[in-house]
Amino acid sequence: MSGLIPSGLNRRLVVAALAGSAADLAGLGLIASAAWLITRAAEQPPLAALSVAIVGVRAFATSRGVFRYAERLAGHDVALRAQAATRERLYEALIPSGPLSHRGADLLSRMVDDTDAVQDLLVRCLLPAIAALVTGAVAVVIALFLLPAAAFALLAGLVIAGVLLPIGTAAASRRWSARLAPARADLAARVADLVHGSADLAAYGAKGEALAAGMAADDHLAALERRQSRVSATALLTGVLTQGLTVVAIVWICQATGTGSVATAVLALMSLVAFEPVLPLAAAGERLTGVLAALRRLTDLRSLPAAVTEPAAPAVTPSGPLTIEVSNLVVRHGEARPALNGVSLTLTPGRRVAIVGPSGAGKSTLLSALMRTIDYESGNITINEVEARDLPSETVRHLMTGLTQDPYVFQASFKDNLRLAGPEASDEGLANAVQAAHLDTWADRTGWDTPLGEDGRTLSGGQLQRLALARALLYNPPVLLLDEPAEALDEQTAAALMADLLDATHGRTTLLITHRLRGLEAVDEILVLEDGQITQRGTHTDLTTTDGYYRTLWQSEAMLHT
Ligand SMILES: Nc1ncnc2c1ncn2[C@@H]1O[C@H](COP(=O)(O)OP(=O)(O)OP(=O)(O)O)[C@@H](O)[C@H]1O
Repeated sequence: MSGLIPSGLNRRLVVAALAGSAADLAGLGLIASAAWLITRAAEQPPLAALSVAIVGVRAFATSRGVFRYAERLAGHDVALRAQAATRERLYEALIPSGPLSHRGADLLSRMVDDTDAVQDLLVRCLLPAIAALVTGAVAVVIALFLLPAAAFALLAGLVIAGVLLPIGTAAASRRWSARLAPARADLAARVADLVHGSADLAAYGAKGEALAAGMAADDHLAALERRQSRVSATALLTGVLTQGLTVVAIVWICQATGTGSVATAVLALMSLVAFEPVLPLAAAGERLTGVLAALRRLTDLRSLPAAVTEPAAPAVTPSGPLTIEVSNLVVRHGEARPALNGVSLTLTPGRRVAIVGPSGAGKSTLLSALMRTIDYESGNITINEVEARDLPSETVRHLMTGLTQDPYVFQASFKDNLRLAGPEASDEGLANAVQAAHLDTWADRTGWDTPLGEDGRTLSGGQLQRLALARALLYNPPVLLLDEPAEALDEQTAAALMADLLDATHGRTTLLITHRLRGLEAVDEILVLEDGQITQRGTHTDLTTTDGYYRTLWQSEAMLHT
């Protein structure tokens, strides 16, 4: 877990801890000097005898507010800086581990909720604990000077409220977390189903049942939370009772030992105030379990292995028209059998190559290997004879990139979604890309600054793919990679998109992955990938006149269109 809180913040942390301790000590001083002043004044001494105490009361009262303000300022400053730095480190650690879309929801919660834990650790646990420790220690030392027996009573009370009670609440919280976490996860999953699956639930009349299950999960969680809050309330009550009983015990000790009224008042009121920073530690102990679990999850996330090995001494980036040579490429996902087993192909400048094949054949894996989001086990990928492994993965993606299988639409305007691929692009550049992707009529009608909504829900499937294509064209990489651009589109929309896409990529070095064969007459070479191996290669005419996967698929597509 070490390293989650950046070391550069140590000085700010010390300032916050000092300010917090000073505020609590000023509170202690205020009550102690006020108690002394009131009881002493009752003895009607000369005014000069009270002047120091009067000044003390004023000074403590004023400085307490100032220190509290400084503590809030410094504490939140350091906590927010630590949280931001943790998030930044997390992003940096995640980039080398490749695309993480398969654990999107979990990752999102770690990014948001778990990094909040850093703030909680500092503001709600660490800084209050330091202030409580300093204030408690000072109060016990003062009491030692006044009446050692009272000091021991105070120490015992503070240890119960500040050490034993937080240990107890932390242990109880661990037990409750084990019961609450699955109940929360169950409710979250049911709410997600209700939100994302509302159309299907309504279509099949299953809404009532799903709602009832969601409400039952909600009731179960609420019942558990009620029981947990009873435990928290009991802890709070125990703390307050300890505070009260300690003060009563101190007063009793003072009377039993014949201590004067001034010292008794000072001891009793100072002890009462010494508990103020200590009592919140029970709640901090409860929170600490969740905070530590969140920090552990962040640490796990930070130690994800890198998806690809970056070169220690990168080669010179190839320039000019690029030729990509893939030879005997073997790629494996984990321990499984190879997803690509000896694939070879050549992409020469200006040529378009299409890859077709059944689902699971390894087409997307090939694109991932080319974009260096996954490492290859053996074989070679060279770019103008430079091995892709010898270039930083980011450089490879500058040279070869494009349309991914599941393009993401950001919650921003249409224009900003495009600018992702060309922050510096002129309006004319944007317009050209949009026109080439045949989205210009829609964009002009809907408005370039129209927000596209969460995950592009305001776009149809075809418009989404065209937006992704416009992005790829705007980025204009030397080698354009397109993964299933017409996937999940109806026949008519897919045919129109493929026609426009082939039109827009004319003369560009392109590798196109597709399930549909219509329009592939236009590409220079077609490779059939089956079970991780190239089983056929040639032009559309070659492959439709030879027995095999391509011809069979072509014939079944032709039957569908007649
Ligand atoms: N992240 C992964 N972890 C483990 N196995 C994977 C992973 N990604 C893909 N695979 C496996 O590798 C094989 C090739 O998958 P890939 O996605 O490359 O196929 P594809 O031809 O693109 O399929 P589709 O056309 O359905 O997208 C499949 O058996 C798949 O289950």
